[in-house]
Amino acid sequence: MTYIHDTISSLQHTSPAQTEFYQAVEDVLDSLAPILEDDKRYQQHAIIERLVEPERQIMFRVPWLDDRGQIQVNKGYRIEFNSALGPYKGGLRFHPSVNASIIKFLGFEQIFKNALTGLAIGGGKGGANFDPKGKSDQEIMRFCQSFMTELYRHIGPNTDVPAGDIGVGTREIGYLFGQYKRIVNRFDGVLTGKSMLWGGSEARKQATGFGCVYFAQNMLEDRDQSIKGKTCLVSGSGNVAIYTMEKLYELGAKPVACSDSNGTIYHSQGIDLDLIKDLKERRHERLKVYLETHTDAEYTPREDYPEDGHSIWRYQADLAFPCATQNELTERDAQCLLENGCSAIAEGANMPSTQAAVDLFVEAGVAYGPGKAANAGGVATSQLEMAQNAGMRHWSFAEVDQRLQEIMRHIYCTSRDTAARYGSERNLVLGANIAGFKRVADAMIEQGLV
Ligand SMILES: NC(=O)C1=CN([C@@H]2O[C@H](COP(=O)(O)OP(=O)(O)OC[C@H]3O[C@@H](n4cnc5c(N)ncnc54)[C@H](O)[C@@H]3O)[C@@H](O)[C@H]2O)C=CC1
Ligand SMILES: O=C(O)CCC(=O)C(=O)O
Repeated sequence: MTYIHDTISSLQHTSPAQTEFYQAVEDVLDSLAPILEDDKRYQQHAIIERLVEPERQIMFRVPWLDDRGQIQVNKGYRIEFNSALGPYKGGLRFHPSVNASIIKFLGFEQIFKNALTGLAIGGGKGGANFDPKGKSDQEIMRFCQSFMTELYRHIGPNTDVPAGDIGVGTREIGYLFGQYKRIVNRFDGVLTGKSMLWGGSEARKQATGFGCVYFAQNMLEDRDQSIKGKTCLVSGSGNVAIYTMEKLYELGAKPVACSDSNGTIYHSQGIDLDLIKDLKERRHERLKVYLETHTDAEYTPREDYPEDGHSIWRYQADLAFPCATQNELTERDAQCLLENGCSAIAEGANMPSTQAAVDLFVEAGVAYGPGKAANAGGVATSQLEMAQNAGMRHWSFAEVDQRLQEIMRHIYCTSRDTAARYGSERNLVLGANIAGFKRVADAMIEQGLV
């Protein structure tokens, strides 16, 4: 299709070497042919050309002092991608791999994800190539303060509301908020994922993982199956992976494997989630330490992974939940999952499957929930946090969880029904992309040429 080729060629010229960004754009454009054919207004209003260019890109120096008194410098980003539906909304990622391509792919995905929630939130993302691993609490605080000393002027509760992502949890949000408040002298809802002591929402910590399992539940129910009794693989062992495993246990399933960037644990008895929480949320330990408590578990270090894929997807299981990072599930991994009888994949991470892996899932007709639909529970609950802050209210855990379940059902049904309407029954990739695109594109048309 020429519009895909033309768009990617143009991006290669204007935004060179941003391969993850091109991948995310291609994934969306690949789905759009039926709606572009159906409604010529999108081409007349140059919606695609405008969508792929962020409204604003902020890049800045983040100087900070380490514990030895040495000055360190990192690069910070905030990409304010699209505000047609509401204030820019999306997390901050602190990881050494962060660059413009990674932040732009995440920001682009966020536009459609946020649109799918049905809530009033635009798309944005940010972060820095800062590695929190091995840093002291004081170093993390100094880094966050320096990061916010530039970021504060670009954000606001009705302008741009960042949150966490990889490497940014409640501790980092606390330091970022403290510095924001000190500079602007206002206590407002400018960040989400805040501590429960000072304006956070119940269930935000759990929301992405819980939401991902609710999404899987919806997919399975439509196929007369249930989560109960299923064996599951959950990659990662951070915020999303932990609360995916927690909800799976609550619904009677058994996660048997999880991972971190150094290796994979397989434990046929079922992953000991209390131990994982202790290792990852409190002690900030490597996953390998799990073996000190459970000698019957199996650990595969990253160096022993096959060249064409990852260890975790080679185990037999009914359901798979990629919850670590982008492109962590390759074509070969997808083949292994399908050969081993895996019947549903719900993505807690952003773009965890390569395009070839996605194509295999869609062709095989298994239940496949792409990240922008399946992991939208986190950002949706962030919007619930914004609503509580604006109304000076605090809702109970049960109330937020109930709303989260309704939102995940809405996202699932909208994606499913849109796929059917455009002639690709059960293709949730196409359904999610078209439904997200339509809401944003229609809003852009109504708001004129901006
Ligand atoms: N935190 C949130 O609310 C949301 C997060 N996401 C996505 O979920 C994914 C995970 O994010 P969080 O859990 O928040 O981050 P986190 O920082 O809490 O945890 C990330 C986990 O992934 C592991 N990891 C990183 N690279 C890996 C690799 N190559 N192989 C295996 N494990 C690896 C890390 O060791 C860590 O356990 C990311 O793709 C993020 O963008 C998506 C929606 C919302
Ligand atoms: O809660 C938020 O605002 C952002 C969550 C996020 O970064 C994501 O959905 O990928």
